Amino acid sequence: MKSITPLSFCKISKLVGSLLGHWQHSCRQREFCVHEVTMSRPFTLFLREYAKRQAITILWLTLILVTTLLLRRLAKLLRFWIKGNRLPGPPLKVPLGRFCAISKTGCPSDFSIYLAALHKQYGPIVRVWLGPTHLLVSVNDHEIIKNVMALSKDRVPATRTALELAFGKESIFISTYKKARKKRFSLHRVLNGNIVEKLHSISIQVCNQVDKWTTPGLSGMELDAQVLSQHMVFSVLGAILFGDSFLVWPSAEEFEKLLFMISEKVCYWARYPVTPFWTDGFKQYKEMCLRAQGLVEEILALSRYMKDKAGTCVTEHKINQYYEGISIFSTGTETKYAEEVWEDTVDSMAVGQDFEADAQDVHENLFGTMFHGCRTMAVIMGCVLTRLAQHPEIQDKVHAEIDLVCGGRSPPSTDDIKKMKYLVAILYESARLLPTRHLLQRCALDHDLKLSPSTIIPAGAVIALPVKVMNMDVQIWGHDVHEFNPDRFLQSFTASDGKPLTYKSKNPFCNAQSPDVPWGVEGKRASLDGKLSSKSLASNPSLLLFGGGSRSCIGRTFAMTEMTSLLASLFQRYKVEVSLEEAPDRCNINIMSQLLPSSKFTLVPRQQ
Ligand code: HEM
Repeated sequence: MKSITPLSFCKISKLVGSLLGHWQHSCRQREFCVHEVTMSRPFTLFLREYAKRQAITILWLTLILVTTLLLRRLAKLLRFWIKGNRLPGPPLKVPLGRFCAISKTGCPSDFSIYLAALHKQYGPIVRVWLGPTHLLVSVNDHEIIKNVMALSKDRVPATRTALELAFGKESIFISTYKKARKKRFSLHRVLNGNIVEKLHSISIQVCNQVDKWTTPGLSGMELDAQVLSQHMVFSVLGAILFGDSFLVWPSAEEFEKLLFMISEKVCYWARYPVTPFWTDGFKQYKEMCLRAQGLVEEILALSRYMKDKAGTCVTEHKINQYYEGISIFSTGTETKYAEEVWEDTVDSMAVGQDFEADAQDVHENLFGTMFHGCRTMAVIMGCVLTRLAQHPEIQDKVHAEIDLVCGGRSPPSTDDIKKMKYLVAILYESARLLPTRHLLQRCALDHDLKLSPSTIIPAGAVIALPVKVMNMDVQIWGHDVHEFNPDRFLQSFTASDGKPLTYKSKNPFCNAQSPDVPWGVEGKRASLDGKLSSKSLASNPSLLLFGGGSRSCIGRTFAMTEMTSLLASLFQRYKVEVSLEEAPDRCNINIMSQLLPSSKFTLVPRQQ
């Protein structure tokens, strides 16, 4: 057996010592861990408890917030109901059923008839509940209407996809006043700027095109009043907004077709509370809108090119060169062109530094303006042509006025146009009988409308101004309200021997100070005085043709000048005659909607 040497003893004791040290260290470590575990459990529990309480607090706060909001909304709704119910009108359930029936027919004149009946029963202000949160207030007193137009600037913003597709989200026509204000101002400057001469010359240019239909062989050809007027107003408005190249633009025909097709469809699709994206009809409508926007870009690009490369004279040859030589439409640069054209075309629309519009906005607003302007003017012009074909005696007066004013000058000058009051009266009378809008809409979104201490229209209620009802009011227009009588817009006068003519107002709303008529009693002609103006015609508060107040039509002067110029140039050369095959039965005219039985007529050159 080996003896333990002092050296090995030393080694063993070192080893034992290190083992002991190691054991002690691991024990200390374990002790520490145990200690840590016993310390962290309440902390985690505390954290968990804390998070739970926080979540509950947040939930409570959310609940309180939502309840407060709901209560506030409910209180607002209650106030809305209380204020709404203070206004006279039928109880809630009756109009609801009635409205559903009306919206099914989709006919605005039905609703006008309904409102007219309510006004008879309840007076000049009537409220109709269209739903628990939808209140419509109709007003048919012209003094109150003036007040409403002055006080309420908004329209209920349209959120329907069908409208947005056609006009864009920010269109001037469907926005609140805050959004529309700057655009109104800019468009007003463009339309009422120095364009009267241009407008007049383009109108004459367009009227010359009608000659194509009256060349020998085609003379006496049956035309459609609506189609002819539509084409004329489309060409003039297009040339004003997009420049001369519009008149020779190869895609103009397609654009015209699309514009009027969209105008027929837009109301139909906007009636759906939930847009039926899945239907083929809606898909087609969407494609039409997109194509129309594409065409707006195309014409803007073309005008830009013509302005830069071809100077001011636009010829078909140059247009062809443009389409053949520069395929900008396939290179995707059209947007750039369009944006530049926007700057040029609508530069003057920019109000100071704060008006910034992107290309999309411009396209949509140009399309909206074309849409609204063409539709309204085409309807009125079409009616004038049809009515004059039906009333040859009135047409004779028009011819006489044109001959008298123009004195053989051909075509009529801009000064001549300003003197044609009888023609203007015809335009107003046609629009009175068949207004372009049956109802005007107003709304005060953020404040109640206090019309008198006892009459308060709550904020958010839709205020309807029933144009059709006003236009057919016997109290305002007399017992011949259903007759086509342009003289009602003019004042009759009698001349006593050698003395100046004295004027009598036929219409209680006409301003007796500014008569301006070439026709006297017994058809005697009065001398035409250049100082006289048509203000009395246009300022008749009962005729809501162009609306009024801060949302009135910006194109009023433009439209009247364009329509008078076109009609004067046309009637200087032609007579319109009722198409023999479809002679309209005058008794058949629908009393309320005044739908004309036939719009077919023939153009016969006048012998001068
Ligand atoms: C005979 C032709 C026209 C008629 C009967 C007509 C009628 C109207 C009516 C009733 C309104 C609504 C007014 C209101 O709510 O108080 C309106 C608005 C408007 N019109 Fe015309 N209009 C005609 C032509 C034009 C033309 C040619 C243009 C432009 C080129 C035009 C531009 C506008 C604009 C921009 C608005 C919207 C104003 C806004 O909402 O603030 N109108 N028009």
